[in-house]
Amino acid sequence: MNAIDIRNLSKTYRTRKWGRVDALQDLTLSVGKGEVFGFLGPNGAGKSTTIKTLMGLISPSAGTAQMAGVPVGDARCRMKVGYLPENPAFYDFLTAREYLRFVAAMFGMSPQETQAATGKVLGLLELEGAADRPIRGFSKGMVQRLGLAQAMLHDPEIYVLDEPMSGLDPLGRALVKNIIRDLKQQGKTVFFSTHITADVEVVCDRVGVIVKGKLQTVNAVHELLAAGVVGYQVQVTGLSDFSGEGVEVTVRGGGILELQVPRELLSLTLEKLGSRGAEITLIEPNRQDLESFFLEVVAQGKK
Ligand SMILES: Nc1ncnc2c1ncn2[C@@H]1O[C@H](COP(=O)(O)OP(=O)(O)OP(=O)(O)O)[C@@H](O)[C@H]1O
Repeated sequence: MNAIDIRNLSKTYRTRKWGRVDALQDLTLSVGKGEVFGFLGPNGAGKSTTIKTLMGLISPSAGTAQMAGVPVGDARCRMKVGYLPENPAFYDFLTAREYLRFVAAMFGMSPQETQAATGKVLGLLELEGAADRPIRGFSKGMVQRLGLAQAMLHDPEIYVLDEPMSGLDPLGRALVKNIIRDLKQQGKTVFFSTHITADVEVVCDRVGVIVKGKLQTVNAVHELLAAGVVGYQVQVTGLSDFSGEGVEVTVRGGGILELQVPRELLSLTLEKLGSRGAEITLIEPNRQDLESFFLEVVAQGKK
């Protein structure tokens, strides 16, 4: 059984002012148990609409979705899922600890479970120092971290996170990425939306790109990265010079020659270097990052 199963989901918003907005069109997508899935798309692509539908906060115009085998919108489904909304807003007269106690009560946790889980998530999200301060005095990044803390509190199987890295400084982003990696190690499923490819590159198993409400592609991140190898940087010692068609050569200090070798010329160049007695000290791929892939897919999707 998949952790998340979305079948032919569509959502049309109807407003007096704007008329009809087809925010989501025939989305079909599955996320396996234990998988980290990045849902990547530009602003207005339909990411939050998908996530709100998964959380039962809006009803689809057509199609169905299940999480952990339970139809979305069913309370049993909500029990199995940790949800971080796009712009978390809490009862800000409460302290962080009081708010987490309230969330724990909603999930029917015992006082012992609540105390242990609250301490744990406050520690993980580095909020212990602020735990007894009212949320109204929290910075944007602290509110975002509290949002993730409340999503983790009941130790769910599945996480649905709407832009979990948004509003965080580099330290906060690193913290959240580490938490997502840890969740994966524990066998949890994470589905998160983002428009930042670097976030996908380091934590996701697969990525789906959505543009204008339509899913464009779904790919394994490691395959995209492997396909994105455009050439290699090769460093050698023991040669004062080297020339080869298509190969750029730079002389570095310490008797090192650095070669930029196109992907298709690597074997031939290594053979030539070997036959001239060079010692190869480094071979590193030059990758096209996910950003270029994303921009290409978005450009195609907007046509
Ligand atoms: N309540 C609503 N009423 C009318 N249109 C809406 C509503 N909510 C979203 N939309 C429209 O639906 C489309 C998809 O919006 P959605 O918020 O799902 O995109 P998103 O990918 O999450 O964008 P972002 O990255 O900017 O958060 C947009 O055109 C948006 O303007």
